[in-house]
Amino acid sequence: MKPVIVAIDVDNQEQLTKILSNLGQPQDVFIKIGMELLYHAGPDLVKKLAKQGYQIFLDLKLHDIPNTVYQATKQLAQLGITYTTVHALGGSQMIQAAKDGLIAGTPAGHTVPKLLAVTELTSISDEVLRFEQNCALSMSEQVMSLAKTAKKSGADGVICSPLEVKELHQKIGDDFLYVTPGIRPKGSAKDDQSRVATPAQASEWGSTAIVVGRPITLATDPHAAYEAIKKEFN
Ligand SMILES: O=c1ccn([C@@H]2O[C@H](COP(=O)(O)O)[C@@H](O)[C@H]2O)c(=O)[nH]1
Repeated sequence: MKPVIVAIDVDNQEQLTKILSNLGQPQDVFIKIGMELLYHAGPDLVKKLAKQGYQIFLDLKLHDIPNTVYQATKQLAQLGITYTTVHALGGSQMIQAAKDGLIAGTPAGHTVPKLLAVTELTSISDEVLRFEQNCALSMSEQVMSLAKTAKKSGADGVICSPLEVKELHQKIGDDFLYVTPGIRPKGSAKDDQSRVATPAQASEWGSTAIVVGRPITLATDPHAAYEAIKKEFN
């Protein structure tokens, strides 16, 4: 079963508990914790959820000088997480430092968390890429370029839109993780996302895992929404 990673973008324990109660047994559930919840509750909550059996994608999108990122990922590696993120725009040395920090910080006998490099955020449109980031490449060229840098620098995969995954598989290979947010079931609101696709499209184009937040957490029936998205993706 390919993972549907649920983004728990909340800032309090009560909402967290309520969402988790809709998802199932911890061992069967993959959640994404981002800045909002981490800054509210701290790393002990991450450790606690990992101990309960949840697989955790800790999405902090680090982007700093290599030494700072190394020291940060060395700490993150001690939390029992499965995935974490850096921005690929931080460059090859920073990505390599992030990976080294994860390896150095992982306690003996434990699995090193996988490092995912964010290419272009799924909220970024072609227009923003061209006129605000002043990038001369098309979106697909820019994502490809960042993914190549990520792979050669030791990342285990990338974060991108499902729209880019098919070409990435062809040119970067199948031995790399393609984790895709920007998922919107047919008929649901785009919110602040730009490069979106349905769970079925993400599956068809080869996403390794999808990340889904509001279409599940804000649904009238979050359990039914989660089950429907799992079914559509698998
Ligand atoms: O490019 C990116 C990188 C990360 N995200 C994160 O995924 C979820 C998506 O939430 P939705 O409510 O399904 O839009 C969110 O936590 C983002 O921080 C992303 O959307 N795009």
